Amino acid sequence: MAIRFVTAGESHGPGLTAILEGIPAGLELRREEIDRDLARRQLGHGRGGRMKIERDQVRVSAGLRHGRTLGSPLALHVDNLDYRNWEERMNPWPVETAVEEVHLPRPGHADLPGLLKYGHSDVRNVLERASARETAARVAVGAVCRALLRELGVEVRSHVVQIGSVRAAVPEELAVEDFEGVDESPVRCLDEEAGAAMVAEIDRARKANESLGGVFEVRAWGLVPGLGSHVSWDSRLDGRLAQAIMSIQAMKGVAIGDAFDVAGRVGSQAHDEIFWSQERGYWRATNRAGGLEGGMTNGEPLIVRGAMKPLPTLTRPLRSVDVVTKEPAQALRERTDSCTVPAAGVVGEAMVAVVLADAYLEKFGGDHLDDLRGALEAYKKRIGWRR
Ligand SMILES: Cc1cc2nc3c(=O)[nH]c(=O)nc-3n(C[C@H](O)[C@H](O)[C@H](O)COP(=O)(O)O)c2cc1C
Ligand SMILES: C=C(O[C@@H]1CC(C(=O)O)=C[C@@H](OP(=O)(O)O)[C@H]1O)C(=O)O
Repeated sequence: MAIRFVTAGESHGPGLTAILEGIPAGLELRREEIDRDLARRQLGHGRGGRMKIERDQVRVSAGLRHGRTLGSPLALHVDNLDYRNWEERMNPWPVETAVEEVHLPRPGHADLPGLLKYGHSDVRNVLERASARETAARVAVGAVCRALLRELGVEVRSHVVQIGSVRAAVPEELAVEDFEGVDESPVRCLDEEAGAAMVAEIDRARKANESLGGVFEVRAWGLVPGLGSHVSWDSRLDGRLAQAIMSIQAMKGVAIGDAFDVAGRVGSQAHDEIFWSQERGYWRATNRAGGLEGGMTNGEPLIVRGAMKPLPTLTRPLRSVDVVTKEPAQALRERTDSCTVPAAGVVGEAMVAVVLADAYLEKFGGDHLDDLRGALEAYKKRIGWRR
């Protein structure tokens, strides 16, 4: 891997940290751009009380000087403002007062398997790290990768295509410009009518003490053909994207292009025929493959979807067992979101940006941004790529 990152931090601990390694020197980063992505992740109808407490902003403590990357690891931090309400319960150091343990694992969370695996008696020792609060750190990392990709002519966007039973109409072709107002929609949906129905569905679910999942779609434009490779299982870009999307909390499925729909079609309706013209070079009339063939980009826009399960913490808790007494009990009742598909889409963008930035650096290398750009231009020239 050309890019590596690791995050650390608990949901109600002092904050989140990400170390990102592999970004070349000379890349300009703007704090407002990273913060904008962090703020976008906090939005969306269906969020709980926590988002009223947090104001996610990045702090950079390494790898950056006067707004340009040094080629050394970047250290990115996002504070948990809620920590001040949890200081006793989440202090990294021993505290005077006794802190009550949580013994009621929630179905659908990491609680029970994490407790067994790590030998804890307090479910909080698992749930704090399993929480998707961690995705704030990923979005900061993704914003850096997105800045790099922009220098290479690549743009990444997302939108919500389903919440609960409501599905949006999605045009076959979408351009970057079509996404301009997407963050103004309360559910980050491009189809206004479906968006309103999604809001109503979330309100209904919340009133009924229910939660909802759904599907988001990430698209990327400006990719050169040949990122990733067909030669080995772990170099295939489709697999790497699937892993990145699946690593987001509550994701249960990934679709590339027409994916599950294509499985039910005949071959002649499943692929993207190849054409060539003097002015465009190679082109396709359809993009059923979502921009990937043989584990490589083919030059068409990338289309990846993620399917999210309904959030597992419920305000009318599911049945569980007290891990100390082994008596039947109701699962822990924590403050919770009721639907976070819009936020998950922003995290999906970040993860796709990481995978694409990694694929560019793997293929074109370079310690300085100019080296990377130079290698990319040489490649485009060799393959006669005109876009
Ligand atoms: C942005 C985001 C916010 C989330 N918020 C909640 C939440 O408030 N309540 C909840 O039960 N699950 C929430 N989740 C999902 C859980 O973190 C996730 O289901 C859990 O960690 C178990 O992991 P798994 O679903 O991948 O198996 C959220 C997920 C994301 C991506
Ligand atoms: C904190 C975030 O999401 C959290 C993810 C989460 C979970 O179980 O995943 C549970 C909730 O935590 P809390 O109990 O503190 O409200 C969400 O708010 C965030 O997205 O920044």
